Amino acid sequence: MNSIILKGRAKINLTLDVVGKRENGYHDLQMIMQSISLYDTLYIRKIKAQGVRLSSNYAWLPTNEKNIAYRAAELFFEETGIQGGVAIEITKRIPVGAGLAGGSTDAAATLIGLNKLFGTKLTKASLMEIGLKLGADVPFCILKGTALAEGIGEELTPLSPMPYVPLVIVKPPFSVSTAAVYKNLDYKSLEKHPNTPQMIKHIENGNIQAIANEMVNVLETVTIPMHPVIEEIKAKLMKEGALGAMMSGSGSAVFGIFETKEAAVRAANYFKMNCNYREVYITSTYANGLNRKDTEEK
Ligand SMILES: C[C@@](CO)(OP(=O)(O)O)[C@H](O)COP(=O)(O)OP(=O)(O)OC[C@H]1O[C@@H](n2ccc(N)nc2=O)[C@H](O)[C@@H]1O
Ligand SMILES: Nc1ncnc2c1ncn2[C@@H]1O[C@H](COP(=O)(O)OP(=O)(O)O)[C@@H](O)[C@H]1O
Repeated sequence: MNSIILKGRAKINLTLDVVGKRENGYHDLQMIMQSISLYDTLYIRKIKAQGVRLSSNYAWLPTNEKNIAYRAAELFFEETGIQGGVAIEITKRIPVGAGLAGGSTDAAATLIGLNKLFGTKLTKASLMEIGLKLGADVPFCILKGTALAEGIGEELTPLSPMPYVPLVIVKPPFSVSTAAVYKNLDYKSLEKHPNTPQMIKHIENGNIQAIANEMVNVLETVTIPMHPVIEEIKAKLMKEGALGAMMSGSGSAVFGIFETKEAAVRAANYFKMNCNYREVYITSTYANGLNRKDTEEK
């Protein structure tokens, strides 16, 4: 095998709670993560030269070690002792700095892809362990599906799949730095926390309206005062028929859960035509391993 094409799926957080802070500044979390159908494509091929070459459809995206997929490939070679070379072409569709794990999922796809390309047969668990060295969200992006994430985001418990729901994602024209949001969070003063066990029950029961009602993300208390337009987008999504709307991760993207694809399309059109937002996506939840394959080997 000389090349491979992979899909790196984005994620949303159905709940996000901060329950502690560690000495190294990282926060202890309890959150429910959900893969969505929106994806970046990675085309990875072996090259004769040693090392990593990276390119993407966004001219401004770093192509050196500042790109997390580049670092993932370097780390793979380091961990396996393989002296190889690869070219990675990323077609980005996931908005950047949006709280949708766009970078983390590219890193996850790179590790999965190189494991296949070089026949290293690392288990999913070992790939997730390597992934954690790159970022707290990377292990989930390797696992995919619906999961409870604890620790700093790496202690994952798979949950029963969230039912299929259409989603509309609106990303306002600015990005948010995850590090800055956590830095400005005083988790001890949080007044409202999600009820995570209750959310798990709603997911098990497949009750979409109950899931929508139960969504809470404590990072909104930091990001929304910085960018009040996020609250406006949430309100507009609800007015346009969403069953529930919330900011994903540390922001800036907001997602709305809809009952039907038609309702999602109507709401997305409203945002595109009346609000002048250019980054509006119609997508859906993604259940891991069900009928769809995220890799194509050549
Ligand atoms: C908020 C979340 C929710 O899913 O997602 P995003 O908004 O990034 O998508 C995650 O916790 C983000 O995960 P990820 O983006 O992989 O984080 P990392 O690169 O490891 O860390 C970025 C910065 O966030 C802070 N950080 C991250 C994770 C964590 N549990 N506590 C933290 O305090 C640290 O200051 C770190 O320097
Ligand atoms: N492959 C990549 N895709 C997207 N962003 C990347 C990538 N590699 C590095 N970055 C950098 O990571 C930052 C935010 O990444 P992203 O993962 O999109 O945000 P979030 O963690 O909010 O989902 C940006 O500053 C971007 O330049």
